[in-house]
Amino acid sequence: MVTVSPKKKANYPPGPKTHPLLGILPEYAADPIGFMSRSAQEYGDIVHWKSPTLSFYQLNHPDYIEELLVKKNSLFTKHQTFHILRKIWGNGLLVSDGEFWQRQRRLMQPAFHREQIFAYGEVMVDYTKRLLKNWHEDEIRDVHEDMMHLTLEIVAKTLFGTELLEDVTQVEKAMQVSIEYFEARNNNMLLYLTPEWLPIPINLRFKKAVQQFDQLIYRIIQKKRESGKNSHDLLSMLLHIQDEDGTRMSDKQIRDELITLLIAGHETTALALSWTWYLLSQHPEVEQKLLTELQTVLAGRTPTFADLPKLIYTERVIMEVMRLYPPVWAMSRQALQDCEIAGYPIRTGDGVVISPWVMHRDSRYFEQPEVFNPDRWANDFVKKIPTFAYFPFSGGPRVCIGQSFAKMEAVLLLATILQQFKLTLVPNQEIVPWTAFTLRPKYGVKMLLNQR
Ligand code: HEM
Repeated sequence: MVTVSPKKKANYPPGPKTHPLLGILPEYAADPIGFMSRSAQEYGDIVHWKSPTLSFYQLNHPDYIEELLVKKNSLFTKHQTFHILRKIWGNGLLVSDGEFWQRQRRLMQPAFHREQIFAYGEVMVDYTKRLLKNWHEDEIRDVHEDMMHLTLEIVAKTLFGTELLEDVTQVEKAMQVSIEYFEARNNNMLLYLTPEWLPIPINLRFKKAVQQFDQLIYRIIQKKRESGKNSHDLLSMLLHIQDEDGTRMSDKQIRDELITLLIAGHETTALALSWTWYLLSQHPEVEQKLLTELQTVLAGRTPTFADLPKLIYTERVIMEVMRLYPPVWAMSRQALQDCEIAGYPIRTGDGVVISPWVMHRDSRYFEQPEVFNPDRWANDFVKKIPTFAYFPFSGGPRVCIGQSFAKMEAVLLLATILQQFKLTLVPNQEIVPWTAFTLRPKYGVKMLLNQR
């Protein structure tokens, strides 16, 4: 728990002039990524801004981001704005802290080891082929919706050994409600100041979404327990784990971890793929190069994990997509004690925010940063830039646990789908990034399908 220390005369870095009562909220809420990009351009590597009740430092230099995520990681916790999500995620890995987080991370890590995730490759490809059976010639589909469905089913099958079947729609609805709730509470002044217990429609909708999630997850846990089988997936492992003193993880804690993995483990990868379909449709020369690689390496067969080292250009495409459209477009932390970042004093309770969107478009590290160019990643380019100039999966001890899972999934799904279908963007639709908790295409991505 963070308690705010008394105000001292502060030495603030530069920052935008703000409304005396509302702080930066009106400007931020109108266009969060525009606001953060302008702040970086106008005020430099560290910027200070205030919302009505919060004080934030925005870091726009890889060294300062490293200071936050690696060197001084233990002095910070996830920011309190994140804690709205605690209502749904409970105390799962993404929001838990301290020794408790350390223990949970240690327990879950084996499910994400390279050897283990290789075994998931087959499920990933099989489920993709199942989806493609429902795609038809000349059909128009919202591929963003399809990617969300597919990655959700994959995470449930690989990590919990569960077929979601008709529950997929329920999970998606509950997720939509919670993301809208998070976005609305953080960006709408009136809601921001409204107590969460007030029985207004948005609060009631959110409460119902949490209940629906709970019912589903407890049902999954119950079924697995009744089956009595140790099927070597993460859920079985969590059910069987015992501490040295013989205690087991409570159902509530297992619920929190499952819900976290279900949410964190599907939407982000789905977004990487949705933005891939969009960018490929705008860059036929990249699509052609990709097809040539797939033809050379796979010659029409479906990919396996063994093909991954040879799908070099495919991997570069995914990296470049996540540079321009990082699914997690910003991350925030809160100081647990007085400290310093970039030579500036940070007080207990202050917020620090970093944005892959802003860093990934910084011309100091990326030539022509607005251009979609997967070839920029050739010749080990990633080793030539500072580590935190490109950080779609964050870094330091809180780095994404599903990084290898996600990279493999994105490459396998892209290679499987692209070999079978050509996707053409339906004209006259707006493709706009929506900075909800993640970076979503606001109105989806409608594509025309043609068999190859
Ligand atoms: C392209 C896909 C993905 C991206 C871009 C992504 C990005 C991230 C980022 C940036 C964080 C750190 C958040 C912060 O520090 O505030 C994170 C954490 C996390 N991610 Fe991912 N992620 C992806 C896929 C996955 C997958 C597939 C899983 C699980 C199957 C997963 C599970 C998690 C979990 C549990 C955490 C919390 C880790 C901790 O704090 O110990 N993610 N992810």
